Amino acid sequence: MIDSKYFYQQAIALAAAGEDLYQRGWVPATSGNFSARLDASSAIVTASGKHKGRLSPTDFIAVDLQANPISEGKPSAETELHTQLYARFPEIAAVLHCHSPKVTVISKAKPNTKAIHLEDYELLKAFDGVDTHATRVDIPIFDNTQDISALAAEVDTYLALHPTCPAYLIRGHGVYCWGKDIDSCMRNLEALDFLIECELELMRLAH
Ligand SMILES: CSCCC(=O)C(=O)COP(=O)(O)O
Ligand SMILES: [Zn+2]
Repeated sequence: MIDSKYFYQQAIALAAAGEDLYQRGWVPATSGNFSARLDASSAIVTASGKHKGRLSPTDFIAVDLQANPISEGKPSAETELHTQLYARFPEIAAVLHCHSPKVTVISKAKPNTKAIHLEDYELLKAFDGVDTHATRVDIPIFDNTQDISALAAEVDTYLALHPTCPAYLIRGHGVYCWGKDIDSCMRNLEALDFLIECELELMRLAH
């Protein structure tokens, strides 16, 4: 049974996040998708093909954690990439996927690289569970594919071995980021964008 009041509250909060992300230029041209957990076995996710900066509560679909819709409408084509995170990490309650320019550029700038190593940055402490700059956080990069189930399986294998990973990139596509609630997820995403900007600047200076 779907708690329609909670559905509505979470949809409003995700729509506000979408407006913010669109203003930043991180979800251009209907790209990106967002979700929030409803309970232990369901979540809401954006409907496929919507403009993510102008969402209303009717642009969200409830899905189970196997990515099957349990309310009317067509959920995001990438729903499985959201539900797999809720299934793997019971403590998370929000997932944001963006096509931000910096993450897209860095994923293509290093074509044979499987992960970005973020090390010795104070802002690493923005990620849940990190309490010192003197650490390394790896952000894996998966090759893009239109086979979302295959990608979900690849991501799941990685996350089983790296449970503290806060986000991943899809090459030439974008970023998936998660958190214990929508605000935490936004903070993680903002921190990641800053850290990737630093890495891109370091790459420029090295040339
Ligand atoms: C026009 S962006 C191509 C699809 C995509 O990568 C995306 O994030 C949006 O897909 P959705 O089905 O969630 O609208
Ligand atoms: Zn996408």
